[in-house]
Amino acid sequence: MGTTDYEHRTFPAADDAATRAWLQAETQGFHEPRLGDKTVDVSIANMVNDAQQLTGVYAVDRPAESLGADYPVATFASFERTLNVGGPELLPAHLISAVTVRPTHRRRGILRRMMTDDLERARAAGYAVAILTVSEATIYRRFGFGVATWVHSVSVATDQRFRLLTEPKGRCELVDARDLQTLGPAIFAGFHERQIGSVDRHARYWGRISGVDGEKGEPDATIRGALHYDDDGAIDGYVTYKHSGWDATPHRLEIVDLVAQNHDAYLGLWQLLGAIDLTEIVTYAAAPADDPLRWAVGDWRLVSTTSVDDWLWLRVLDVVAAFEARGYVNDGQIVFSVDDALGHAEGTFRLTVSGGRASVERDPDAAADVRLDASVLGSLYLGGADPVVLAAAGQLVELTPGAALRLRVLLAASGPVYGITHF
Ligand SMILES: CC(=O)SCCNC(=O)CCNC(=O)[C@H](O)C(C)(C)COP(=O)(O)OP(=O)(O)OC[C@H]1O[C@@H](n2cnc3c(N)ncnc32)[C@H](O)[C@@H]1OP(=O)(O)O
Repeated sequence: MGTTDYEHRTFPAADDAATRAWLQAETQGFHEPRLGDKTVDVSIANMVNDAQQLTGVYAVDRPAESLGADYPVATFASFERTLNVGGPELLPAHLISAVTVRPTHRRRGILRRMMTDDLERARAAGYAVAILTVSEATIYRRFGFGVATWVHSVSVATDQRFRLLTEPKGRCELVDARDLQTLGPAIFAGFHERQIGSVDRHARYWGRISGVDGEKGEPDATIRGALHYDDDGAIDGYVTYKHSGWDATPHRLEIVDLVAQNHDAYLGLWQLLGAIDLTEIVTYAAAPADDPLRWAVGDWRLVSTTSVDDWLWLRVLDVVAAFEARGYVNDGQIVFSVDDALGHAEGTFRLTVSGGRASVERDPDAAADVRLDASVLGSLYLGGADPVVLAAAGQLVELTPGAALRLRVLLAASGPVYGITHF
């Protein structure tokens, strides 16, 4: 069966039969249990809230016994959220999610067709970048996506050795975690507007992190919550967490979500977690790579990194718009040449930065200082990945000596590049 035996349909998420069937197919693609009616209702309300555009791919010829004609063999969703690129404005980004292809139809080019069509629509709609978070790190590079932010999974020993060297300002208080469904978005907004690499969250987050709509579609009563208040009594952070149960030793807490608008809130919430009795370890799967906690505790060895995980993958669709939107801390000029199999970022570009703002022009006749693939450009865009390291990895070719170092200076971000939104 070739790709011509499929019908590709793109439609807005709605409370209708097509969206219900699409959702069940997507759920199956990620090996999750078939959804009950209530969970489907909640999921569809969230997808409608996000204004998600869904693509379903339908087999034209199929055996009578196979899943129904309205049940797609492949799913793909896209929607808009802002990305903090360190510039004066949050950048509207094209988010891609829910990519699945049924095992009996895989490796026939269905993903390639869905992705290339979607990126063309996104470019035509004026998006400067497309972003996604991935199940496997082997799939999306070929489509021009590169790892742009990453996180550490940490295990923090919170036994009697745990103490902070400096007392953070403010205070913490336990709350009913379910209240975070309504309190969370405003606290997150304060984080999002300050944090380079942050992606605004989609609707599903608030039910999940508060336990109102748990991972399995039922309320998750194990989730607990706490708020951090600044010295003026304003809420500037929260954490939700759960206990691993008495059978797992050593006893541990797992952070479900931690959002801090400033360093005092971050360390204050950790101070609270470290003070919870009857637990010896706190785990967090989305800690910043440059974690201030490691420096804040009296014993460096309390914080163990168990893995370093790619988080946001970014694809530049419009080089001029993307690089003029981001922030800069150093002035300078460089010419870079991009190879892009899909064409969107292909070309030679002159980047000139003055006073924190950039102008970018396409200049086919200019002699490039560096040459790189579109996926590498995606990794460099936010300023998280280091051009010098990428040159050492053979992923960026220096055409003038020292150009990678010049690019590092020019693309340096004003702070750590990090995000805590998965989609
Ligand atoms: C943003 C997200 O939603 S991430 C979630 C991704 N989805 C999943 O992990 C669910 C399980 N996997 C799947 O549903 C499918 O296997 C998919 C979506 C990953 C791939 O779909 P397919 O239709 O088989 O991909 P398609 O045939 O278009 O392959 C395109 C290219 O990607 C390659 N490819 C596809 N899947 C993988 C993979 N898992 N690892 C490495 N390469 C892959 C193909 O070999 C092909 O390579 P080529 O460009 O050299 O020809």
